[in-house]
Amino acid sequence: MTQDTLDALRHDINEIDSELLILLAKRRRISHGVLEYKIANNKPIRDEAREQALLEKLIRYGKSLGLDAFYINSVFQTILEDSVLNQQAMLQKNLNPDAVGDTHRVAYLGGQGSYSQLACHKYFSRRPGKLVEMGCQSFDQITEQVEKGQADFGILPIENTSSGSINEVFDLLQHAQVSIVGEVTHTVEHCLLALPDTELQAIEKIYAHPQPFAQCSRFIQGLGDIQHETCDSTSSALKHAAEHPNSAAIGSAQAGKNMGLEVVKAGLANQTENHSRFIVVARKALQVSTQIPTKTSLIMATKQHVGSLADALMVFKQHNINMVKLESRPVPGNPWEEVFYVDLLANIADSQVQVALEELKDHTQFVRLLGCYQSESLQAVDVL
Ligand SMILES: O=C(O)C(=O)C[C@]1(C(=O)O)C=C[C@@H](O)C=C1
Repeated sequence: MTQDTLDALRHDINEIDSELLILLAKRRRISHGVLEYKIANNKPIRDEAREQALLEKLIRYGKSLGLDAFYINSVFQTILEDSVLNQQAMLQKNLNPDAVGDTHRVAYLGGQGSYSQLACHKYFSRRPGKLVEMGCQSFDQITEQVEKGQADFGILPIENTSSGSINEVFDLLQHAQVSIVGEVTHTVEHCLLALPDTELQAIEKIYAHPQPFAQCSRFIQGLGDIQHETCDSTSSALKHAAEHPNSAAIGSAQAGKNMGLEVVKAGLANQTENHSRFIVVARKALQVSTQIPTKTSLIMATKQHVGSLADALMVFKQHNINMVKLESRPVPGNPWEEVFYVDLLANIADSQVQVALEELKDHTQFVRLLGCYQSESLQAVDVL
């Protein structure tokens, strides 16, 4: 095959890809029309039966064209997720016209290339407006910027599928005067990044934020006695690696590229599926439509007697409320006292949930609502 033939084939592929994009944009516009119907008729945004029927039909048709089911499923699950999350974000904007302005000033940890920056881009890509990014040095600084009104939103990592809960953030939420208004999950692909042509054997020191160190602990242990230095953020780790030959940082491949670093080794995380969940905080709580999946997060301190936690949790069961997270943390300054963080699949606009929260007061020393927000952890329909 000649270079000319290759160029012609690539030209054809480019044309098809452009047509696909035009069709995807058209599909999105049409789904906005469906949203108008759902708003007017108070219908839930997600229609899993429709998704199931759609996917089954597409898989049948795709197979007749020689495409395999796995491929069709993965492409259309992505399209459907985008459609649902976009409709939900538009609905939320309609419901809170004053809270979501045209400019979003967002405080997050680190700078260029930090995982928090990637999560910020992902979350706000569905929320049109000018993004003003405010990289911060610490989690405290993020909530402080929001509390003072210098940032409209803050992004905080809360849990990771490899390293678990991020305790520092849970502790911060005990006192910060902010409300959780959203969540976003982001797939984190940790790579070992170093200056071009650095061999793994030549690396003497690794820089990383404590979280990537924890999430890649098995890989790090396997390296023997290489030096480690923890940094405030992934962006500062990348900077160190760029300034010091024979050193490396843990970060995403894209972030490394932006700093002139190359991937020495990819896929470092202990778990192959390494996802982080971030919460989005603001000064004021948002109203959440009852047409979308919603989470409510709260902190509570139970009474100091036998069975008090069980009694408190029974309240959720009795009101048919699904609890999806329970985390205990010590109270700073009060040894052996615990507070519990609870995530519920619930909307506080629902009267049943309000009754449950009132009843909860009988079984607790205090309950503090941290926020009620659109849940972005969508469960894909199962067709394969
Ligand atoms: O058909 C609908 O109800 C839509 O909102 C459109 C659509 C889609 O994009 O195809 C999106 C969300 C629903 O869960 C199902 C399908």
